[in-house]
Amino acid sequence: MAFATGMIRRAFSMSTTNQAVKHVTVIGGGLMGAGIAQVAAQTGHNVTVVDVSEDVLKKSKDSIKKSLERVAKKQNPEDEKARANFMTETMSRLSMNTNVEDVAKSTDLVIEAIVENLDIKKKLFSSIDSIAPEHTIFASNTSSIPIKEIASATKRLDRFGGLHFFNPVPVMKLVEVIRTPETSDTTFSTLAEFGKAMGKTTVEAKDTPGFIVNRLLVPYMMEAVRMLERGDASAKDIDTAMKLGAGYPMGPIQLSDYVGLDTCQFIVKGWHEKHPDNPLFNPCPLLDKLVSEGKLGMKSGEGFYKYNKL
Ligand SMILES: CCCCCCCC(=O)CC(=O)SCCNC(=O)CCNC(=O)[C@H](O)C(C)(C)COP(=O)(O)OP(=O)(O)OC[C@H]1O[C@@H](n2cnc3c(N)ncnc32)[C@H](O)[C@@H]1OP(=O)(O)O
Ligand SMILES: NC(=O)C1=CN([C@@H]2O[C@H](COP(=O)(O)OP(=O)(O)OC[C@H]3O[C@@H](n4cnc5c(N)ncnc54)[C@H](O)[C@@H]3O)[C@@H](O)[C@H]2O)C=CC1
Repeated sequence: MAFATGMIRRAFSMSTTNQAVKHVTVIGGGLMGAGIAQVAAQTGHNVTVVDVSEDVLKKSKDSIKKSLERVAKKQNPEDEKARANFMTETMSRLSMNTNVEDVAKSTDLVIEAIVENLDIKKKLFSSIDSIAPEHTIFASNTSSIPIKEIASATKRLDRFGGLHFFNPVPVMKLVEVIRTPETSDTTFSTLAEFGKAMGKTTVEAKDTPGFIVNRLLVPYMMEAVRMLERGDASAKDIDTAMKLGAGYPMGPIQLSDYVGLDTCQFIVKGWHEKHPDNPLFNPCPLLDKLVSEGKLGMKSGEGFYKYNKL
């Protein structure tokens, strides 16, 4: 089989060294799940995406296809055949399913990327714990919930860890690999190897609030929303200031819309409840108001800014 670019060849050879994980189940086909599934398939893994309805899965597949076309165009701007091969190869490794129990019966790694809610995540993992094979590793892509609390819904504490990806997954080069005190060395190294096989740089993080990146990023983003709430500066000026004055690719207000305001709200609410004395985690009424109005950011067409519907 001839692969058109060095990049695809490299991605393939990386995956063949990662014997432990051949089939990946990504639960949640939203913003993050779609990105994780795309990159896993791109790097030679067989992937099944699970979500609650056929309709959501169709949207997820369409968004993966669109993003893959961008990657293909970048890799092979001049070679239409290579682009077509890349698309066919990658899409052939990807399947969609609404029945999580069926998929969990035969998979090496489950990556959960559903709504940021502890009870819902626990319910999900508890429903597949007795179905999944012994060797299967469970991982959560949670932004803010302790991995240990999610893992407590299962009997495989040694085969449970965190794999925290960043949005947009096809572009962001980092994966945080999180271990709880119970995560075994084998599980940790399998997760780290898998992250590398996906072409990412991995860092090891303890199971502390926000791990590394979000512990620093969330207070920064919420301070920006509070600044806007006080009327100290406009959204546009805050964003321009941080882009041009601090070299960030996106300002904090735009980034909140990009991440999803419901996800931001869940994070801040959860941390405030657990750490009420920490003013960095205080709720933001403006954020709550937008979410209650269904303004969830880019994904809903409006947040702090308005967007053309995708
Ligand atoms: C309240 C607390 C809340 C905390 C929430 C925490 C959430 C988490 O748990 C953790 C997170 O993910 S935090 C978010 C981390 N992400 C960021 O900070 C993204 C910041 N933005 C960027 O990097 C660029 O604006 C970005 C890359 C997005 C876009 O770049 P540009 O503005 O330059 O736009 P483009 O020129 O369109 O893109 C640049 C290159 O990237 C390629 N690309 C973009 N999106 C893609 C996608 N979805 N799929 C495939 N490729 C994609 C694009 O093709 C382009 O490539 P080149 O042509 O080679 O430059
Ligand atoms: N949005 C972001 O920038 C980042 C989010 N995360 C985390 O990733 C997770 C997912 O976030 P997003 O992709 O942004 O959310 P999203 O809202 O875009 O997608 C969540 C998906 O999960 C599905 N879902 C909900 N309950 C389900 C269940 N029981 N079984 C199967 N599917 C179910 C929904 O239908 C939806 O398609 C969250 O834990 C979030 O904190 C992590 C890194 C970055």
